[in-house]
Amino acid sequence: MILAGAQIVDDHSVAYRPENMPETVKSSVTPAIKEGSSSQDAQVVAKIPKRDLVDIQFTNITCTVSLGINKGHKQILHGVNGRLRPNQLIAIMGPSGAGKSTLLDVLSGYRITGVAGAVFINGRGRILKRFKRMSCYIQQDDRLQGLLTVGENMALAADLKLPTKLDKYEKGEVIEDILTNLGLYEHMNTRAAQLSGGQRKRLTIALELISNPRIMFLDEPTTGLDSSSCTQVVQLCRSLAHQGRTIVCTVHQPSASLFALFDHVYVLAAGYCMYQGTTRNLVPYLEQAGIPCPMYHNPADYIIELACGEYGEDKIGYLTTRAENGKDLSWFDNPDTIPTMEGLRKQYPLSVLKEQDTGPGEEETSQSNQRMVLIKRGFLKAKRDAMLTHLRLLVNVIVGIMLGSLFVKAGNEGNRVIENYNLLFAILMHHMMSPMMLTILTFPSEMSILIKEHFNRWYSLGSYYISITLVDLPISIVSCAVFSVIVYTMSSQPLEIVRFLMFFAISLYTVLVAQSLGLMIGAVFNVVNGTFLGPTISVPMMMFAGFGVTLRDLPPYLYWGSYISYLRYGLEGLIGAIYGLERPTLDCDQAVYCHYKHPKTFLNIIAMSPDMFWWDVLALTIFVVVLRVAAFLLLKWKLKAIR
Ligand SMILES: Nc1ncnc2c1ncn2[C@@H]1O[C@H](COP(=O)(O)OP(=O)(O)OP(=O)(O)O)[C@@H](O)[C@H]1O
Repeated sequence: MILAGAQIVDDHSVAYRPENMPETVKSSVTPAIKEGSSSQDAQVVAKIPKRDLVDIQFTNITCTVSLGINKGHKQILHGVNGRLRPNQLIAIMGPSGAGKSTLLDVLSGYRITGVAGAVFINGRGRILKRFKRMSCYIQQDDRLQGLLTVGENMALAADLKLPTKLDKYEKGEVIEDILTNLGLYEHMNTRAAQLSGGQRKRLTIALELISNPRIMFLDEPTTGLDSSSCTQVVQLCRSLAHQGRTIVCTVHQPSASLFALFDHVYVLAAGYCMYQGTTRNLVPYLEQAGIPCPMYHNPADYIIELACGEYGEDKIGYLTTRAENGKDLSWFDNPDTIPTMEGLRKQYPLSVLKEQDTGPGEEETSQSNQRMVLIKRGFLKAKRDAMLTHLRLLVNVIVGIMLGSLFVKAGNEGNRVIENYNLLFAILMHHMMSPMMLTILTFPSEMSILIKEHFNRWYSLGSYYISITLVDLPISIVSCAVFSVIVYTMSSQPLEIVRFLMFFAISLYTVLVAQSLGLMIGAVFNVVNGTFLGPTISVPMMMFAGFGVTLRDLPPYLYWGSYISYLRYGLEGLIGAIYGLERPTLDCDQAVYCHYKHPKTFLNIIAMSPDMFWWDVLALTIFVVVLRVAAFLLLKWKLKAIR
């Protein structure tokens, strides 16, 4: 990788100096507005999407959530209004539960259910698809690929977010520029999981800066950071804002020095706007309202105390009325110069918008490029997570040897047919449980990253889904093949290549079906619910497979169950592979009565036909396809439902 040359340095040796940021960042982090760059730089810059400054106005925003069936609704935002100007770092402040995150969700377009009101971008009604091209949303928790280094995270993001016509050197230039200016260049080779909280936050910002968004929404970027990291992050946001961005952050209760770094504040109390204006104007505003901030009191603390109702609930209503619930712009700097909606429309004519509307797709690069990059990322992660990859192989080797030892030579002996039948069922159990549980346990942690990256237009859900399917396939095939060879030979199943391939095919199909089921559960449920649900729904699958109660003995009213149990087709397929194909008589100890000398006797007793192999393959194929499609649709639904 072109960026791999940086040295791994001590995590604490940050070269980042906030006081230098305005100068050092200059326009390099914002290539589209770079001035005086070299002609080579200019070529790179020319290929990066250019963005206009963005002026946001929102009017009468309400947000209502359902509290559940028969539990009614709760209104979180009550017709709030506001204006978010470019070149500003804006803090949305308020006590816990005031609706800060909800307002940020609404403004970023992340939350759409239960939302009413209007958002205008440069004087025109917001079109979400276009708006998402110019904005990004960084949620509170850092959703990074912890196994990958800073450089790898950046390089993969650049491959997904920058035009494919840029070569790796040009992309590398953009990445170097961003990392240098965010004080992360020295940590290029540090894995994201090993970064400090502040560095992780900066990396999250760096990843989004690649596409040069004009509006950045950050939900509580300072939470969990010490005061020096808080200052670094807010300083960074301030620098980025002053390069021509609109940056909106939610903050809890900033210290006086941190508060002073924000240009504007928007104060919420119980879903109403109590103040909107510059940070400096907050004290005069309170003074004019007759509730002056006491001397030596941090104004940020005081307004939060007021918003909490500590000086009386009536103050909230009073200040809301004075602020006209966000309509009053008189506390902005030079309020008379704030352009009207009409003025903005003239300033940003539709013809300019047309030029900026790049391509018909939702994402920056093509689907095939997204798939390629995601597959590359998936393999890199599998390589890094060597423990899990090795563990999967090891488990298959160990379980294979254990089953092989327990049922040694059971496959060829007439008086051990029932034992062999038990072995085949145990094999299916293994192929069902381990891939399903692994997926149920690992997928939910991937979900949060998927939600962030998909919302920020890194890739489509289809590309993501195809890539995770393809990345897992080789390791599943190898694990299954290793297991099959061990167990097949140790238990002395017939040494015929066709039978082995049939055995392996059914085993692999069972793994794929179980994985798909795991994906369906993992896509919808969290780890706790998923780990409960997975094994629970496996029990009826086993019941209806024909093990314990043969298919013939199933009560007629429950027979339908055998059609929906994929284990039934798996078991039938394995039986077909081992005892079908006109298998000759089995070895028998002459001294003992050998009831199952002829395989047909056994097949007759368990009511399974050896000729059903291809039907079983077809049924398992249908299961794989249907469950994979269902998992995809559930994932799609989940991504919509959380919004
Ligand atoms: N989906 C939901 N269902 C029910 N209540 C919700 C939902 N989302 C938010 N709320 C409620 O709405 C209120 C505002 O939530 P929000 O997360 O926006 O507050 P906040 O100001 O960001 O708080 P904090 O600073 O603690 O994160 C809270 O009382 C919260 O419990």
